[in-house]
Amino acid sequence: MPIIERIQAEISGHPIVLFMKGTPQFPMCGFSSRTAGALREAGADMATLHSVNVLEDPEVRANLPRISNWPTFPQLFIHGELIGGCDITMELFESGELARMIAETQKA
Ligand SMILES: N[C@@H](CCC(=O)N[C@@H](CS)C(=O)NCC(=O)O)C(=O)O
Ligand code: FES
Repeated sequence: MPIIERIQAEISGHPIVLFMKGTPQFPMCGFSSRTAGALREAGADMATLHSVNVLEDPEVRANLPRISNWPTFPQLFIHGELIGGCDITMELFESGELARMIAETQKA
C-alpha cells in the first residue's frame, strides 16, 4: 500500500491514534512519554489508544509531517482529526478537556 494510504488507514482505523517515538509502555522520548502518560491518565484504555512507533517506521516518520502539516512527534489524532503534539495535549489534559474527548470516544 502506498505510504499516504497506509497513514490514512491508520488515522481513520482507530478513534485515538498516537504517532510517537517508542510505545506507550516503552516511550523513547520525553515528549512522547508525557503525551502517552496524559492520555492514560485522562482515561484512555490501551485498547482504544492505537499507537504507531515512528522510530520503527521511517516511512511514516518522513511522510506524516507533510500529510498532517505538523512537523514533529508525537502527533495525536482523535476521530481522524489532528489534535496536536505534546504541548497541546498537555494543555487539554490540564483543562480537563482531554478526559472529556477520550470519554466521548469510549462511549458504549
Ligand atoms: N513542542 C513539540 C515537541 C515535540 C518535538 O520537538 N519533537 C521533535 C523531537 S522528538 C521531533 O519530532 N522532531 C522530528 C523528528 O524527530 O522526526 C510538541 O508539543 O509536541
Ligand atoms: S528524541 Fe530527542 S527530543 Fe525527542
